[in-house]
Amino acid sequence: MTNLDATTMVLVLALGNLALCALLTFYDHGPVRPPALGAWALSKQVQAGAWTLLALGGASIVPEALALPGGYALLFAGVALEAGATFERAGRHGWRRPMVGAACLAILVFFACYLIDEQGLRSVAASLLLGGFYLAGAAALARGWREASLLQRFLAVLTAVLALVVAARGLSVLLLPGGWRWLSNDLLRMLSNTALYLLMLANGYGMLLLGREGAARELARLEVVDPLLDVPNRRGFFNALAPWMALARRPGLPTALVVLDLDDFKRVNDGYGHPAGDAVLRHVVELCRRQLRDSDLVGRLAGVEFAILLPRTSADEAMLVAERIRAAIATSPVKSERAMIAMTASFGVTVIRPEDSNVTLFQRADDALRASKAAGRNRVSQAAAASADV
Ligand SMILES: Nc1nc2c(ncn2[C@@H]2O[C@H](COP(=O)(O)OP(=O)(O)OP(=O)(O)O)[C@@H](O)[C@H]2O)c(=O)[nH]1
Repeated sequence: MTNLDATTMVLVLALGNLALCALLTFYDHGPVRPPALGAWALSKQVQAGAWTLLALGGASIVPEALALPGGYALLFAGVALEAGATFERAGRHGWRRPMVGAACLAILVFFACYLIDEQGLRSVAASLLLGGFYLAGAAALARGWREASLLQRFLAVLTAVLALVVAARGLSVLLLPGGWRWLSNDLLRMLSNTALYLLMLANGYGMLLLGREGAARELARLEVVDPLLDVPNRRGFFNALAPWMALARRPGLPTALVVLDLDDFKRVNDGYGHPAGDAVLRHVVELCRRQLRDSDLVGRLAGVEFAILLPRTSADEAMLVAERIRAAIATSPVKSERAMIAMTASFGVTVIRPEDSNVTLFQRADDALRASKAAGRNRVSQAAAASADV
């Protein structure tokens, strides 16, 4: 009965992994091509091959002497690849070498156990090694626990628990060959097979859902962040501005707004090409950041127009900050492939007034910016001061 269960389980794992591979293949060739699932999809293909070979061996279609070592070698390679893919997802890109080493070592250990003792030692090695690889995957999922979503945390815990169940079977065969009370080795074998099945399901659904979650998070981020410069875009900047607009209606230190527009930027694009223009934009943002406090905020309003929010800053202080940034831009040409690209920017400075709306605030700052442009560019102008501005 248990033998039949084990054979059926291997067949179910083979079919399950093959079905997942088919889904991934069609998913990857749909009309909207998702980002390649890469190493993880490959790990599933290798595991599907492994379980299929083991199932064919179990059904005596392929000689067992070939199916068992071949199937397990593929299986270790597949789960090592899967653990590696999970590390890759967690931002650890140096996973390849250690995982290839671990997979080779696992295959060698398994072959050694297989040669020493076909039955007992072999299943001890297989359970411990598989459990170890899945635990590594759980560790990768648990990285960045604080920022991780509930789904990711759940998957980390579930994978760890199931990996321990898989490994426990090997440990029990090794330490308690006769089982322990009601926990017989047959029961542990069944639990271990069920854990492997659940790991296939949990990892399959989990990785696809985590992928969707990541894509949704990136989409939400792109609504408020400029992808080229990684600073808030117009919407993101206005979102960040809102509480400071509200605070301006209460007595206290003012909040200043600086708008800046790069001068004659068309010349850069026309003369050096769009990529060089992009490099100049990144350089300008970096220069701004270096001149600002952590509490200040740079945003990209449109094209080559930027805004800087300076909380708790008077108009005079904001003029000094803007002047510092202007000087930094004017004296830090950007090295491109063909030349050093000199750049200047014009600035408009104002502070938020209690009666301001976004429209009146930016109108005033833009008027000051236009005055800088009209006066010959590469300069800072302050908006006409109201009596309350300090
Ligand atoms: N490389 C690059 N260029 C951009 C980007 N966004 C806008 N531009 C270019 O920036 C230039 C902006 O031109 P304008 O602001 O109208 O004028 P300007 O040439 O800067 O001249 P003034 O503002 O009058 O000093 C246009 O040529 C846009 O194509 C971008 O993301 N990358």
